[in-house]
Order: sequence, then structure tokens, then C-alpha cells
Amino acid sequence: MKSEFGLFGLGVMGKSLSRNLAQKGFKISIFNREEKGSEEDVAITFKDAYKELEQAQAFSNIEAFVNSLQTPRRIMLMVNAGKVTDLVIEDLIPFLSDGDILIDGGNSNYVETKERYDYLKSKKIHFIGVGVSGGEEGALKGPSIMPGGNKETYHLIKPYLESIAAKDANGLPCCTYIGEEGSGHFVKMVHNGIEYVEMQLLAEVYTILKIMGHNPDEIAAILESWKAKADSYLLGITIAILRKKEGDYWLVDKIVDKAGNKGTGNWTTIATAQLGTPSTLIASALFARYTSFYKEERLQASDHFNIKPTPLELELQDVLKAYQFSRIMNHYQGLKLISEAGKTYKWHLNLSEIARIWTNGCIIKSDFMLELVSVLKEDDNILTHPTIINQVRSLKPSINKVVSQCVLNELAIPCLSESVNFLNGYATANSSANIIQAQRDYFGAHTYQRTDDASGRFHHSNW
Ligand SMILES: O=C(O)[C@H](O)[C@@H](O)[C@H](O)[C@H](O)COP(=O)(O)O
Repeated sequence: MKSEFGLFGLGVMGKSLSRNLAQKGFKISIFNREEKGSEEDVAITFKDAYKELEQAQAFSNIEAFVNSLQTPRRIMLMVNAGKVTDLVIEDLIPFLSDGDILIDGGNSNYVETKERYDYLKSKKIHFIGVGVSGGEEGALKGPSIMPGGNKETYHLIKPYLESIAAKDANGLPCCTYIGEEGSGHFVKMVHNGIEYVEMQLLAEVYTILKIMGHNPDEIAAILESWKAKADSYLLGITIAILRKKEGDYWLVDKIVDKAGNKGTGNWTTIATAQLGTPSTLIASALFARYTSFYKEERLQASDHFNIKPTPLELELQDVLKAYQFSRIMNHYQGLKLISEAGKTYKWHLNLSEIARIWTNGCIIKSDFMLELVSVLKEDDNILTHPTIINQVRSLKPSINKVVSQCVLNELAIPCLSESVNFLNGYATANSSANIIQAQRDYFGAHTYQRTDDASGRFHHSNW
């Protein structure tokens, strides 16, 4: 019997999604290339390792894999983003028929997704770019899924994606049609941008609590006590990470402080600059990773500039409130970027629905996200919502205290400090941008608008 769904690429996510699909009772075919120099057939070995894959068909030959599928074929690619995705598509095309559907579930760049969509359309092949979040465990037990592309095509794959997806508090799938073109991958990219900041904020909190004299176990206990006010998946894993020991040592103290990245934070920063939206926290989190990579230079600079952070006098409550404040600014900036992209690319995005599918299965799932689902029903801009405004007002004194104390004690807290800088600027009615306009007009005759000219006409002065 022909399979109804094909999974191409049995890496970490591909394996978990295959098992998830099979556990939901779907008849699937799985494919993986043979590894050079290895006799082992990866797909067959994997199939034989799991009971739920008994009915699955396993292949290392592309033609046989494609022919094992019902038409129109539904093939989900779980391969590395970029060139590999294009090479795989070229390998598949000769065996595909008009109306077949290729689904890219990798962390692909949304611009490339649009290009692949148009290219395959010219070959009568449908293409859907799907953001999948949740890591290895999420993909197996239920990820958050962000599909973008043609809506009619989405309906041909909806039953598969919605049944493997995580379920929200009302039992609804954390999978929803995002919009046209690369909108699904764009929303996943920004999900990762928000993820970068959430991770950086927890790293900065760890730094502060460490300088306050707490060891990893004590920091874990403090974060545990924050669950009542600020629970999230990332808070939970950070607690587990801090408690992980190797013999008498905490594993975290053995990990080299050089943060890697695979590109989505970089793309988000490029997109936010191109779309003219100030996602300053995402940029700060990305650049904090880049700075961490200069380990040798940092060791030198620490001597040259004698940056020796000193113990901090802070209330734990203030550190918690500072963390909560920055998380609000992080989510505001990420959602603002998505809202602006939706307008610019005419994707008609539903931000409340996007927050809903981020309430479970994904890396940034949190209690705050649950709150945002209803807040975003009223306005795309969460900083205009009375509940959020009151929260920000009550948390602000703490972030002011924490950031100023940290700066005075020479602690690097790029995201905590940027979050208060951002709101101070965002909430300043009369900013200093008039100076920028004057300087631009002085050296480049770039003109400026005047407060005493309601027409909004641009003026130039002979300085
Ligand atoms: O939502 C997810 O499941 C993760 O975000 C996933 O996509 C992946 O782990 C990131 O791409 C890691 O990104 P970096 O390697 O850039 O940290």
C-alpha cells in the first residue's frame, strides 16, 4: 500500500517527526541517504529501532521513496537550511508529478523560501515553508508548527501537521496557517530571535546572582521560586542545567563561555534593520553571542581594562522584576517585527493566533505567552494594552535599580540594560532626534520637518 506522507532526512528533528507521524497512525515513507563509507542503511536501521515504525517504508533510494507515495505526494524535507535544501529539491524534481507538495520543515531563510516557492510553482510543484519549533523532544511529543505558502495547498497537508502538533490549553493544535510565501519561516525566524533574548536574559540573571554570591544550586532554587510569576520552558531547563553535576562539580562551570549560533538570530537582525523596526534586544542578544566568541581577546581586555565585577547589593525581588520587565520588551519587539513584516509583505498575519501556537510545543512557550494571546486580540501593539502598561509601570523601578547597580559594578548585561534604554527612548515624547535631523541637514542637506509647520513639509537651512 502506498504511503500517504513522506519524511526526507532523518537527522534529530526528522527522526522525531517520523515517529510522531507514525504514532498518530499515518502510513509513512522515510528516506535518508546512505552515509559514505558505512554499510548501514540509516533509514532501515532507524525503522527497525522503533515499534511505531513497523508499518513505515524505509528508503535510501530517492526514486523508490517518491514512488512509494500516494499522489499528490506530500514530502516533508528535514534537511539543513540553505544550499542543501536546493540540492535535495533538484534531486527530487525528476521523480515528482504535477501537483505534488514539498514541505520545507528546516530553519530556512524566508527570502529563500519565497524564491523556492516561485521556482517550484513554475514546475507545477507546490511548496510550503514550515517553521517547526520544539527541538528533539518537541518534534516527537508535539512541536509548534508555523506553515506558510498557498492556503489551498496548506489544506492538503493540514491533517498531518495539526495532528502531530502540540495542543494548547483548549486542546487545539499549536499549528495554524500563517500566511503566504515565506511567512511561516519568517515567524519561526522571529520566534528564534525572541528565544535568543530569553536565553540571554537568563544568562544575565545567572551572572547577577553569581556575583551576589550564589552557587548554581542556590541560583536554581531562586529561579525555581520565580516559576509562580514568570514560568517558561527556558526557565525550567535553565534550572535543570544549573543543578546538573559531574561528581562534585557543576557541569555548567565546565562549559566554555563561547555561544554558538546557526543563523536565525542573524537573519532576524538583518530583517529588523530592513523593515525599519527597532528589535534592539534581538540584536543585543546576537551580538552578545558574537562578543562571547572573542574569548582570547576578552581575557586580554579583562587585564587591559581591569574589568573586575564587584559584589552587588540587590534584592532578589528586584532581579525578578527586572527580568520580567525585559521579557515584556523582548516580546513587544519580536511581535512588532512580525506585525510590520505582515503589513510590508501583505501576509495578513494574526498575532494573537501566532501567540496561541507558541503557548505549547515551542522553545519560547511560557505563562506570559498565554497572557499575550488575549492581549493581542485587542491590539498588535502590546505596549498600548492597560494590563501590560500597568505591569511595566510596576516593574520599572526594579530594572532601573538593577541596571544602574550592574553598570556601577562593571557587569555586562546587554539585554537587561537595552530593555530599559529601549523603553526610555520609546516612551520619550520629545527625543533628541531633532539634533540628528539638524546634523544630517548641516552636512548633507537631507532636510527636516519643523514643529511650527503643520504641513509636514521638509525644510533645508543654510547652516
Ligand atoms: O525552536 C526551536 O526548536 C529551536 O530554536 C531550533 O530551531 C534550534 O535549536 C535553533 O535553531 C538553535 O538556534 P541557534 O543554533 O542559532 O542557537
